[in-house]
Amino acid sequence: MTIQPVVQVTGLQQGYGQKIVLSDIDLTLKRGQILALIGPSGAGKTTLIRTIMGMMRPRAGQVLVFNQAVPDRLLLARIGFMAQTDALYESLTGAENLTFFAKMQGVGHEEMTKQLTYAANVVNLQSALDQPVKNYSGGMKRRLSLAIALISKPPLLILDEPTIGIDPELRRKIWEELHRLAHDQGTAIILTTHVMADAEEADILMMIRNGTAIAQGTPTQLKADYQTNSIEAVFLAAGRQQDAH
Ligand SMILES: Nc1ncnc2c1ncn2[C@@H]1O[C@H](COP(=O)(O)OP(=O)(O)OP(=O)(O)O)[C@@H](O)[C@H]1O
Repeated sequence: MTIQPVVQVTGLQQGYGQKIVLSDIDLTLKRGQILALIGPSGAGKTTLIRTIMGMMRPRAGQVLVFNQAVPDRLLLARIGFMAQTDALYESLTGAENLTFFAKMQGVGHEEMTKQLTYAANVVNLQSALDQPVKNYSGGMKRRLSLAIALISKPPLLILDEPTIGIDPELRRKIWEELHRLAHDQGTAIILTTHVMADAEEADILMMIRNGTAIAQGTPTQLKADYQTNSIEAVFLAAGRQQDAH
């Protein structure tokens, strides 16, 4: 029996109005893998994530999530999503926000306390859960958004810049949890980042520049292919190759 990939993108082209933002994107994400999309601001990372979520219909090509073509509303229950801009209820407390989104994602009454404690603990927000979100700092709001994405333990996590505004110690703890989810529970994870250190943590990297994938592979493989010992150097070399074409 062949195991279907969690996400399969083939020949994707995407854009806004007349503007083409992504071309010829192919990617396969399997159960238990962490994929980092890295690239400069405006490269098209969020657009790719939005397309995989089914928020934008592919202009050309195909996007399958759990073997279903997107958009498919039923898929949303299986995806934990952290958007780049926090969509939180400011007048509700952190705990109330978590409970609301957990219910929407089908977390049952009996699991609620356990899941809420788990998600708040991953992002160190336990002591702030009773405060209204309007009193939270920007970093606390990002952390709450990440906790919301994690709360139902979905089989696919899609995280848009999850480590922005997060201090190094907490960043380490979040990465440990993402590795545990992927490697112990088989969660498939896609995240975007500008930070090369985050890229090193992923199993697979897709470097996006000017809307195309300029390099793709495991961090070790990419460093070997470009004969360098840093992901940043791979990115710069792949960018130069793109400019030369
Ligand atoms: N709603 C929109 N309408 C028109 N153009 C858009 C829209 N959203 C994004 N774009 C354009 O699409 C391109 C890719 O944007 P996108 O947000 O996907 O980049 P990104 O790699 O996620 O950037 P960042 O790292 O800054 O979040 C940019 O040129 C951007 O201006």
